[in-house]
Amino acid sequence: MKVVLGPNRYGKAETRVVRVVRDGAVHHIKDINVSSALSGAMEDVHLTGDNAAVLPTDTQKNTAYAFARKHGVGEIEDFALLLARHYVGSQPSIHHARVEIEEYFWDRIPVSDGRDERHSFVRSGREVRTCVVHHDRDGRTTVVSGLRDLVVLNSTGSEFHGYIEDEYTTLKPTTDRILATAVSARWRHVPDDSPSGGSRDFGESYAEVRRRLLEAFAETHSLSLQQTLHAMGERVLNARREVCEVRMAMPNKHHFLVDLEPFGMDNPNEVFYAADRPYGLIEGSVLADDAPDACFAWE
Ligand SMILES: O=c1[nH]c(=O)c2[nH]c(=O)[nH]c2[nH]1
Repeated sequence: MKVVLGPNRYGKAETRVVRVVRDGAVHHIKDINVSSALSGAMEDVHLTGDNAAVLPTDTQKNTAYAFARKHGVGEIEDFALLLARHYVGSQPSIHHARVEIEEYFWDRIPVSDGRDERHSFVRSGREVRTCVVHHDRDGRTTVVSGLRDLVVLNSTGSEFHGYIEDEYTTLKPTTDRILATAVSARWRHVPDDSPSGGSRDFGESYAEVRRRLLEAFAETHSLSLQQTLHAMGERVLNARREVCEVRMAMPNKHHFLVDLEPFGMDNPNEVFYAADRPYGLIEGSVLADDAPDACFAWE
């Protein structure tokens, strides 16, 4: 039997970069977590221990910091593109770069005179924004944006019935339940040169996709979380031409009605026990029928 080298990549995971922009006394915070993974002519480092083709992961960490200083950190997709193009463009041994970034939001702390404090922040309870960018030496580039931990709840407008009932089924059908989930969504941007064109303003695109996801969650009378998930993805595709595919994962955060009868009380859908596990996990994707090939976007 002959053993051959399989697919491989290497990089620095989770470089935490906090960039402060000082606009006079008013400060702005960008808080990101950068992971880079490089691949290419890496046979020797694996097979013989010759490191000549290797840009150290320590250098990748330093590059993230240096680029934050040199170029600033704007939209995370733009920063990821900058890094990915740099790695592939500057080192012949590096044929492919994957850069993943998470962004954590900070809100300004309001102070007692009603103004926002200019240099004090509280970590936001909002979702985490994400992106994954790939770039290779043939000039192919893919951008997937996303979010996770977008926690949402409908206190009515959700039913679940008509499902299979076998000898193990105990679930009671319901026409009025709480529907709650933590949305993880990722969406693939059409390539820059695609005929359907679209926004390259990743900030605006993110805000609009997030808005459509939330609107669809709120406005869909749900017969299942699967149906809600599909409606959310569909809403994004219909509204945003720069997006050609949406993939989502949504845990069903079950809320069970508490039995208050032992205490002589009724419970007309008012008091719930929020279970944390196990949870249903609903996953799905939607894509435009003319979506271009995904290439390595989801890798
Ligand atoms: O929206 C739902 N989808 C399911 O597939 C499912 N299964 C279940 O037990 N509860 C629910 N709810």
